[in-house]
Amino acid sequence: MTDKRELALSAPGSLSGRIRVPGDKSISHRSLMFGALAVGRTQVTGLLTGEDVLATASALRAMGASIDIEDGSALIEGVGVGGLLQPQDVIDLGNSGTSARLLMGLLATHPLTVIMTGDASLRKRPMNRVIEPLSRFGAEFSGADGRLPLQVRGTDCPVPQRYELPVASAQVKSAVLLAGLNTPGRTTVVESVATRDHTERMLRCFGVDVDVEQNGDERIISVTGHAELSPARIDVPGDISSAAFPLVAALIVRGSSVVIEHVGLNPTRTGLLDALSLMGARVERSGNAEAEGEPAGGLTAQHSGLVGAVIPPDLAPLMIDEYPILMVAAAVADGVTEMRGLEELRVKESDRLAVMAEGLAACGVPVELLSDGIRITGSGGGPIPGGARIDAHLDHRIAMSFACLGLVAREPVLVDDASPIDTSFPGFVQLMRGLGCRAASA
Ligand SMILES: O=C(O)C1=C[C@@H](OP(=O)(O)O)[C@@H](O)[C@H](O)C1
Ligand SMILES: C=C(OP(=O)(O)O)C(=O)O
Repeated sequence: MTDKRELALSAPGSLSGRIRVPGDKSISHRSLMFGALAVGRTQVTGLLTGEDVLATASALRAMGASIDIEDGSALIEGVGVGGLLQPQDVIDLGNSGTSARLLMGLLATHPLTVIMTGDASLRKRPMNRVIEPLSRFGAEFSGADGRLPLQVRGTDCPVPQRYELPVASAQVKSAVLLAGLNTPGRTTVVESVATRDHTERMLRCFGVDVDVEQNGDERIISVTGHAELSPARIDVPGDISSAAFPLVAALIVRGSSVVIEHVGLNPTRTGLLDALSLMGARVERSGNAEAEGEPAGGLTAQHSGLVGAVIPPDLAPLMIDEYPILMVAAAVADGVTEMRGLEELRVKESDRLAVMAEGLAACGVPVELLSDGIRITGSGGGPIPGGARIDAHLDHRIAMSFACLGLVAREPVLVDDASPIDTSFPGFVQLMRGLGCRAASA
């Protein structure tokens, strides 16, 4: 990551414009990983070139794949399932949980020994959630306390698994399915609540037979190894998790109207739109959410008199990364907004529940931190006091959320370090300036 940079955003007037946001991070990681496992040349357009995705690219190159990235496009020459090579050095995944956990899945069933590490944030995050199922395939892991740095020793005679997810996590689901690709027989993951399904959708684009059975609320997902992946052409839509920031900015700054084009609208990712609609947000979407592959469309957001709401906990897996910015919307709504079922927020790049509660309180927003959620009393549309310096804790979403809170604050909200934003949203400050924000950075 680059050197620390402070950031404060303000809005001298309304925000307006027609924009695109960078490519979806989850889809970008997977396009590189699956391209690296295919035999032949995969072409990706719209790739996110944020630091997290570049960390995945470097790791895959170190294991033999050829990946050329230029202007948001990637050309990948894959090595085939089973063809990953022994890297010569430690693999550093920077700030990226998705890279670490999905690559552990791949490595678990390749007979390689790899040491993985990451930055101070990633080294705090729990890896036991993938170590546990991947050990059942026969892989061995050593490291302190289930955290990075750790050594992965993949197995050369993996045993296929049926695994019931104990936590709603697309990263765990994907790690197990990826381990299954180089395992003879059928590997099955059972999820009791749906999580983002980019892995299932994209494996099909690479010609893998992915079987998905719906049994009541359960989704039962199976792959058969040893799978052969054929190269594919992947167009990555804009990231709805990034679009969330200019979208909420438009909703909270008076007189604003912003159009965001070509955003991913996969129904397993659009929980934020449902939550905002409960709060009275004026957001229109266009495009077909049921389309094959990855559905995409446009979003138009207009300043809205938001009202407090109880956000149903079952939206959590469908918008897990969007809670920090939803909390910003709640800070200016009329009345109380309650969000629960958010235990997973505590194990992201930071403890997002605690960090948001502390930062909102420092900005004069009345908050009550709950063990699994938060209650926020909004200003009823008027400005919040602000006047605080926020520790972003190496967390891009915390940095962007408080930068957006500054748009509706009487006194500046200064984010101590905006550099983590480049992990998922390179060009964020420039894009917000283009909409009419003023940015003070140092
Ligand atoms: O699979 C993915 O690409 C992701 C899954 C989510 O994590 P969990 O699986 O831990 O919920 C999300 O928070 C992360 O930003 C990306
Ligand atoms: C949690 C996130 O990503 P990751 O788990 O890949 O670090 C995120 O982008 O908000």
